[in-house]
Amino acid sequence: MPVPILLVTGFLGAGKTTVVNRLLAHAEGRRIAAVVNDFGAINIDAELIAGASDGVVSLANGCICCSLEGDLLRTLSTLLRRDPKPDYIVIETSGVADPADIVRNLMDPVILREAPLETVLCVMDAATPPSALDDALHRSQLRVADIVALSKLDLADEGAGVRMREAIRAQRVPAVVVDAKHGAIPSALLFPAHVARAPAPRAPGPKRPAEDRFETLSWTSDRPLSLPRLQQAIGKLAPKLARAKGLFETIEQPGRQMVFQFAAGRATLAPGDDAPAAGAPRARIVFIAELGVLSKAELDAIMEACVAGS
Ligand SMILES: Nc1nc2c(ncn2[C@@H]2O[C@H](COP(=O)(O)OP(=O)(O)OP(=O)(O)O)[C@@H](O)[C@H]2O)c(=O)[nH]1
Repeated sequence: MPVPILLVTGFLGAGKTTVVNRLLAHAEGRRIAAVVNDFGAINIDAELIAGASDGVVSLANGCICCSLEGDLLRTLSTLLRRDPKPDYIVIETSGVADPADIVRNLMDPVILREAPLETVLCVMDAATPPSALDDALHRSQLRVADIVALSKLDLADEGAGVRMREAIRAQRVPAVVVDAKHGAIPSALLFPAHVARAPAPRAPGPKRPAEDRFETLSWTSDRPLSLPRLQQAIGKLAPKLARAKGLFETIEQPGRQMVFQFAAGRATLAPGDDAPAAGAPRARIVFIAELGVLSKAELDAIMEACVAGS
């Protein structure tokens, strides 16, 4: 039996991990393997994904649409040799990935026969300004989608969902558009019951390496962070950031791992489910910015001011 692949795409911070976590939590007995790609050197997403019934494979420090394409195919081959095989494979791309390139790679004859790409899901922040859909990366992520899931409707104003649906239609995207409140999407949409049919032909566009546009900067520390100082630091960095996420302890609550998220200009901090990983630095944060906008020296200077004793 072929193992269908669900490819989850969407811009930086759109809500992909939230969707993947939700569907893993509602696997209803299906054996699901998750492959997670973080653009940065530290794969925060793999730590934020809980409960993949068939394990989480983490691919970090590059993008599976460009520099890690071989790693993706090798990972899929390994998953397909598992006994028992997974029922489904979910691939979460990084937010800078051009899924057209991944779709092209998944057309590898062996992978196509054994693990056909069944569904491409694009997660889209409902509050994204419609004009942003003209951006080449957004367009590419939408164009290959079978389903577009509108996320963060709870944070957007009332008309956002309707506006976004119109903007998607204006891009002539043939996908089904659904609401995904806190990542919830009917699993029947994502995992069709019968997968014997051949996957629909897909037309990937021209190759556009994501790594030409964004860069990722990692910052780690062996000391906990001061929350008020972190707030100041993020205030300074925010105009330059496309995305940031991290795990760290704070001076205010030592021994407790906090999950930091910065997406679409909004920063959040929440207690993590897990204790800090043994041997890991006490603070690990990944920052993503357009190329040349933020230097490592500037980032380090701002972030070092957040740790105790500085
Ligand atoms: N309020 C609200 N927050 C959401 C929703 N979906 C996602 N978020 C939040 O948005 C932030 C980014 O979500 P992620 O799921 O990590 O986004 P992502 O697309 O995986 O991010 P990258 O992989 O870094 O591109 C997190 O703080 C989530 O908790 C939603 O429907 N409502």
